[in-house]
Amino acid sequence: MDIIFFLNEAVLEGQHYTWSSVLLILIIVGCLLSGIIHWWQSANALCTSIFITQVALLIVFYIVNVKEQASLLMSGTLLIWVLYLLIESHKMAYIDDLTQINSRRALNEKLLALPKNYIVVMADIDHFKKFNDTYGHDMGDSVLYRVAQELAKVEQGGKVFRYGGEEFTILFFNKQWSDIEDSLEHLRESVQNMKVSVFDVKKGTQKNVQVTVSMGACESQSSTDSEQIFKFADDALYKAKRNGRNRIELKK
Ligand SMILES: Nc1nc2c(ncn2[C@@H]2O[C@H](COP(=O)(O)OP(=O)(O)OP(=O)(O)O)[C@@H](O)[C@H]2O)c(=O)[nH]1
Repeated sequence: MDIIFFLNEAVLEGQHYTWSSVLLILIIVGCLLSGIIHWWQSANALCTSIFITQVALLIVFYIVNVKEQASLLMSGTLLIWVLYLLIESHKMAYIDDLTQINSRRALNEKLLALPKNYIVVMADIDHFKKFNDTYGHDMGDSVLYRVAQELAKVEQGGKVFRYGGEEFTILFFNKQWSDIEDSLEHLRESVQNMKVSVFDVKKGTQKNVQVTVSMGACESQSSTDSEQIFKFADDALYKAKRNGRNRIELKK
């Protein structure tokens, strides 16, 4: 039995999916093709063309009367499509489409099983309305993606979710404020240091602009009610905004 791998990697610049791969595995028994397994990172035109190729092969097998091969290929294809639909529906529910980080639904599920000690951090991009108004909604989307990806690098076991709009939630389990304070500062700085290049309409050239986030945090000791903890973290976030933005406040 021979197994042949084809790896096709394409970079989709300017899109939220930074890369897309397709792996084709042709399983050849003797000199007969007995199955095709394919895997992809994100559904796109390439996947469609692979599916069409499979269907075409299926038809060819029937025409040349290699029924055994055709039925094997058909079962393989059906199995792959069922798996694909399962993976995609899971992704649609739990991964935010724009930012590719955990969705609000994923956050809601995490909140159903909170440990005794946890910390909620709410993070919000500063002056984002002005950014959208100045550089356009598409550029705003791209900044949202980049900020989310930067926040997702959080250390100390933090988990990042898109809460909604330009707001994110970071959850830390079984940590004290003193354990995570430095990591959050580091995260805030890394967003501030991101190189964001925008088009200056007046000058007709590219220029770099700074994007910052404000954060508000609350430890679980402040209340037995998780909704209240979120409210306190939100209050701390608005304190950070009032105190000049690009800073972190902890609910005392
Ligand atoms: N591009 C883009 N913009 C979004 C998205 N979701 C929310 N926004 C925008 O985010 C902006 C939020 O604006 P505000 O709530 O006024 O806050 P802000 O301008 O960031 O000001 P501060 O929070 O006070 O610093 C609004 O203009 C929304 O349209 C999105 O998915 N994409």
